[in-house]
Amino acid sequence: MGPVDSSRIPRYAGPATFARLPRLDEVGGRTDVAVVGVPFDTGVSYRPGARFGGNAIREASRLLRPYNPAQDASPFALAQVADAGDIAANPFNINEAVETIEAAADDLLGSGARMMTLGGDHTIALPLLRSVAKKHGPVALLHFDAHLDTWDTYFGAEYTHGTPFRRAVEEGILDTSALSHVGTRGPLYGKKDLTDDEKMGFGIVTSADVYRRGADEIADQLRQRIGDRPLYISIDIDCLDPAHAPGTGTPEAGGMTSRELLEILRGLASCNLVSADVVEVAPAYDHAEITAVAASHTAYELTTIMSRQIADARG
Ligand SMILES: N=C(N)NCCCC(=O)O
Ligand SMILES: [Zn+2]
Ligand SMILES: [Zn+2]
Repeated sequence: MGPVDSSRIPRYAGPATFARLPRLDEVGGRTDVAVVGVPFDTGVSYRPGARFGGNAIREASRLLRPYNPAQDASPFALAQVADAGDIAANPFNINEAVETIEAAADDLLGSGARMMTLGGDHTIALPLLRSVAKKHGPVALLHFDAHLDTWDTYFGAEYTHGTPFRRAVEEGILDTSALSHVGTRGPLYGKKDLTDDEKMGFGIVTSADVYRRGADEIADQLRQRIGDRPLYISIDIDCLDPAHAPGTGTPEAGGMTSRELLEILRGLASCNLVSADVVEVAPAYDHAEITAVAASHTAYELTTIMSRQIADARG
């Protein structure tokens, strides 16, 4: 079952699901790719508001069309893609929220679906990775972000949007031979942030590297590092320059363009993408849906990669 036909029903009509796709209950409760929202932002260190990100992305995704020329694929015809609604994470208790997200992800992945998660702040990547690792073992991670998100604690708190990937390395749920940050930039607390990060196994492609070397060369390098390992892609929308994504909680100047991000993703189409997230969209700081549109197209490329692989595996 595919999306609503926008040549017959105006695309601005009716409640928003991602890309006007059916809800999970409308496809009998099973899907190949589940688009799921996680309206949670209790882990942020600066501007709040990413709890509204998932629905902003859904609204902006009304304009997506069914054929993706950049990947020569119709993602919603190749596989069932459905909107699985939101995970009801407790906004007053981060530990409980992390448990709830992990349990909901266990259910979706257990049903055979891959997840395309719409955040929420970056805290949510930890329970999602835990669940993915239960199914696939330690996964390769491609992390697009201005920030490292491998810091240790804030105010003594372990689960925050600046710390998910340090926790994930500590828990042994990442394949430390294939970890990369892309789009990194901006001031740090000290040089130790970088040496700690390197010890955890991460390689860094800065936003300046992307600008200097170009999207194709970067995608080639990343593809070689990832190989055929199960891959999780986590995209903090603040990997983009604030000109391309003003609607986010911790913006940093000098970021990638949305074109660069989309082109790098297209260059990874042959990777074994098991699940992905797009996080940190905070619509209160957005203008004309600039950020939400970029995020919706990002999720569309990721969904296309997953759908193509599902169709290829079926033969
Ligand atoms: N994950 C995001 N977006 N930001 C982390 C920033 C952590 C800090 O305030 O230093
Ligand atoms: Zn960030
Ligand atoms: Zn982040």
